[in-house]
Amino acid sequence: MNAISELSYLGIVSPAYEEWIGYGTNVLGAEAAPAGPDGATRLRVDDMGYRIAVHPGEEDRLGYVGWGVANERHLAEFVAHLRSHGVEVHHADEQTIAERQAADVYWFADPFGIRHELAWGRSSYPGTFTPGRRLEGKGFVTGDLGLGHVVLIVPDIEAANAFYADVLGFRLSDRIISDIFNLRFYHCNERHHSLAVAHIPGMVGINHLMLEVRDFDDLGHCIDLCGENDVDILLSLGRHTNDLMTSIYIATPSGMQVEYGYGGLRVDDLTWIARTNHHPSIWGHHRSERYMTAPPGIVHKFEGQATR
Ligand SMILES: Cc1ccc(O)c(O)c1CC[C@@H]1C(=O)CC[C@]2(C)C(=O)CC[C@@H]12
Ligand SMILES: [Fe+2]
Repeated sequence: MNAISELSYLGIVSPAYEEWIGYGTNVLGAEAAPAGPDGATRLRVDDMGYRIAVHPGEEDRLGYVGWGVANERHLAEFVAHLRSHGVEVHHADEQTIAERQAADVYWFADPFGIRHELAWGRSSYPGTFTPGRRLEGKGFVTGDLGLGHVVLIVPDIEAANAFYADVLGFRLSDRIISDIFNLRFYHCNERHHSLAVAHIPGMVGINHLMLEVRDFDDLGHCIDLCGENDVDILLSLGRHTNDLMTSIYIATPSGMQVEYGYGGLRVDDLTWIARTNHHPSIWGHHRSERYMTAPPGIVHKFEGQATR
């Protein structure tokens, strides 16, 4: 089945949109791209025109998760597939398509009201990425693996699985289940997960965006730069059980978090078998004092029932 190929971009709305320029360049090592038509801060992490947009707005809000589809034919077939499953898919207007620097964009709301976009043919400028600060490895692991991953907070993980796996076609990588956690991880390419969902009753939103650096030292530099730039490290250096990523979780100017990681696992669909882990990490990822008072991402109360 023609389906989603990558996490292509992420859009949030935040009154702190201007802070993302310094944060994005000095701490993350992203490159500031020219602002969007609404003044949105745009960040590049590779040769794509931009990957992260932070739109001005009154309150922190998850704007949209942008998924990349291989080409126009796959997009048309995938939209038809979604509609045949009763998903209300909308064609984006000209202005939105131009803003996303895409050839074409469709969008729909998931059962919890999160806006997902489907795009093909986004603009790329090979050889132009210039990191905002020293990056030993010259950048991030993207390309065919997409931007990174997002972890969404959902109020009903069964309804989430029914939609993301059975309708959107994400393949289950594995689960993490303990007395306090219930998480599912999904892939759409060789990256271990481009999407994960964490069950938090009555809540919906985004917990983090993961960016993977090419060189381990760039994760080390990020730790140093968090200290120098007063950015809270919410979870200490640690290594995940499932994707074997070594990472830290850091605060952003907008409530959501960034997981800054190195060395994530690649999966091969021909041989991959979904497992259940009972711990999130092999070692580390210890909560800092600030973790306790920090928001669990950009989250809102979810009232009512999932719409599917
Ligand atoms: C467990 C795990 C494996 C790989 C990842 O890339 C990844 O982000 C995670 C999840 C981290 C984190 C956690 O384990 C505790 C519960 C958390 C805070 C959530 O509620 C969402 C993210 C979760
Ligand atoms: Fe993650």
